[in-house]
Amino acid sequence: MSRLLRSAIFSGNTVRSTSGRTVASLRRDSINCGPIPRCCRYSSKLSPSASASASASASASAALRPTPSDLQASAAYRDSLPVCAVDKKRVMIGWDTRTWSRFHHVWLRDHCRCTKCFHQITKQRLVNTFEIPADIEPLEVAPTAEGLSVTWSGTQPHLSIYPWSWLQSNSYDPPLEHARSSQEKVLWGSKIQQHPPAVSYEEVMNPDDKGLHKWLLKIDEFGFCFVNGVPPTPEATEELSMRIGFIRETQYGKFWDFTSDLAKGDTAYTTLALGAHTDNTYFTDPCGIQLFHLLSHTGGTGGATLLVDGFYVASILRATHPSVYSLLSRVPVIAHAAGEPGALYIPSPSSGYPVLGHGRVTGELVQVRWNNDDRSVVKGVTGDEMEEWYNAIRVWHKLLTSPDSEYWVQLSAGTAVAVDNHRVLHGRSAFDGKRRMCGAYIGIDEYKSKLTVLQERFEINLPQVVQGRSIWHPHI
Ligand SMILES: C[N+](C)(C)CCCC[C@H](N)C(=O)O
Ligand SMILES: O=C(O)CCC(=O)C(=O)O
Repeated sequence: MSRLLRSAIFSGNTVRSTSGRTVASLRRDSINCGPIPRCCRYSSKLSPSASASASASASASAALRPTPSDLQASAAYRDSLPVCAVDKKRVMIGWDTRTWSRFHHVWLRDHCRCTKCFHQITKQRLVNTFEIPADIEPLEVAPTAEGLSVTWSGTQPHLSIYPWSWLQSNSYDPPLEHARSSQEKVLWGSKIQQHPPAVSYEEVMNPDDKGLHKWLLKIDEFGFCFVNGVPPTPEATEELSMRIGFIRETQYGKFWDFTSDLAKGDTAYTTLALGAHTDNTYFTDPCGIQLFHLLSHTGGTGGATLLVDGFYVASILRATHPSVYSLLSRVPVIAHAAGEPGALYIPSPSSGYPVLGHGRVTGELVQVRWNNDDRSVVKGVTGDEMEEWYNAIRVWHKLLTSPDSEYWVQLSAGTAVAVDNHRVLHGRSAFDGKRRMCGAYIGIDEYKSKLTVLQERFEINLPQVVQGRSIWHPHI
């Protein structure tokens, strides 16, 4: 009968306690088992594949379920810690009877964050990855209140301790849903006009950064957020923009203050209507945030602002036209900015990027790139696919321009809007008269970095903080 082990050496089909006593012989796929007490409040829901293997090992291990006296006897149970088992290549951690993670010894050694292996201030690796033996094995593995304790062999035994929450959020075999899943996104259509996200200029500018945190969380959640009570000046708007991060300078300048005078070679500097688009499709790295503040509009009408949630429209496209969704996720589109004599931008690689961009690991939609005016010659499509591609962008355009998707709002001096240019498309209606708009681009990395730092400050509480940052921050 197996026992819950504080630590065990798993060799072949035998599980031995660290004192070498054989405590059980198991089939490989039924490593240890039994009702493992939860060691902390984890939301360790398995990915589908992992839960399949977990249910296989759970049913196989049902026969090995320890008796209540075994449980009482187990130190792990008393300390309500995960249980661990070890084989020649990996450490297995049992979070509960259905949830196990497996970490390779070489991976664990490479991720030691003691003062010798990891620079506590710069958060950079010091251990020489390439001097770690490929067949490295631990001398001992033990669950402790602090985390998984591993003693490595070597001229000097080396002790590494890995916090349980860090191991859970970095579990790769299987990937576990992060203990702290990222904020849910709220997808919206035209009805957002009933209650659009907004914060006040005063709270955003407060040096305690709580208002800034609130603003960026709303942008992360909705893809845009208004700021009310902004002094109607370019100076105040520039200062507001820089609360997010340094301004991204482009061929249009740094902070822009523009009107319909073709001062720059782009239709934004005309009175023409602009259909729903994302900016910078001609850049390899389109800006993350675009901030707009209408300073004045005199002697004319029109110039209303259009916002469309690209993630919302993509979700409808995926449900109603899956083959179109797939085509727009696969076919690269080239774009250019060629209106300024001293500049001609196309992305790198020059084949461009698909309209719908997805995360390489999660496969989730992470970026919409669409500007039909800036689109260059269609090249990434075969002759057989060309008609299908035009049909695809017609379907996409129809959904983008549907009354259900479009949120029209007339901006006015005093109200700025920050837009996530990787998710929300913007545009405007044609206008006449004198219209003055100002704003700025902020890079996606600067925006995400600021949000991460604010979440680090206001939302998470991690161990071993050195100079304001935990060496176990989930992003490093
Ligand atoms: C924002 N500002 C007025 C400076 C320039 C606008 C450039 C718009 C360009 N067609 C694009 O889609 O990126
Ligand atoms: O003038 C406007 O309201 C928006 C212009 C625009 O779409 C842009 O600058 O990207």
